[in-house]
Amino acid sequence: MSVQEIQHPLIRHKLGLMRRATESTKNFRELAQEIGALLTYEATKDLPLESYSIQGWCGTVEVEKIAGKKITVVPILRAGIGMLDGVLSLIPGAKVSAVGVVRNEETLQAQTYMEKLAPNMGSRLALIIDPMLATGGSMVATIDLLKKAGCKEIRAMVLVAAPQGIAAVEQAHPEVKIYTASIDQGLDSNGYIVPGLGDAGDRIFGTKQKDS
Ligand SMILES: O=P(O)(O)OC[C@H]1O[C@H](OP(=O)(O)OP(=O)(O)O)[C@H](O)[C@@H]1O
Ligand SMILES: O=c1cc[nH]c(=O)[nH]1
Ligand SMILES: [Mg+2]
Repeated sequence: MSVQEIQHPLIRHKLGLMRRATESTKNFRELAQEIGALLTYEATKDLPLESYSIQGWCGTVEVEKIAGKKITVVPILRAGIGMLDGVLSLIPGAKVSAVGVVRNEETLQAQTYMEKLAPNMGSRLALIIDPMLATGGSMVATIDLLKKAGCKEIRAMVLVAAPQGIAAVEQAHPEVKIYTASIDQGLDSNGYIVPGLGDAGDRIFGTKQKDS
């Protein structure tokens, strides 16, 4: 596996804003989409191209298009939806394969509760999106599910990754490339990434309970 921590100044700046505990839901949401788009730019840098000819304004011109596999974007519900529009702003024609996985906050075990995949998964490059890679349980469960559906090429984009989550993916699925805005220090005793972002789903959807 390879993991790439993207050093682009725009990503570093936007992630810094997201880490502020008082950042509004509106801003947090917008920043997640924006970093989602910037990570997409990096994660698609090596896609193969093929040439073809068109009639331009002054005659025939050779242009290029992305060759090979079609892309399906795979948001891990619910928090992955928070990056989806950003990703689709750069790959507007991509099919979306939604996978519902929730982490049991007591046991930290991932539970899959829904899947609605695009057809012909075996002929697609799957781009998984989720803001948080913590223990890695949710990501590993999603990759397991995609492979069962026939997927052979899988990449993952996460806003923040813990070393434990990276190691878990590497052990279970060593060929999957991970693109992240930050490799953070680790996990706290509740399995939350430190310094992390807190509960990304709650911050994106505005569902954080005031007394928790
Ligand atoms: O690496 P892990 O230890 O599995 O933790 C990471 C997962 O936890 C969060 O989702 P959560 O289960 O809170 O669901 P939500 O998106 O519905 O909030 C996050 O969005 C990841 O999917
Ligand atoms: O830090 C974490 C870990 C799991 N899920 C989150 O939303 N944040
Ligand atoms: Mg959550």
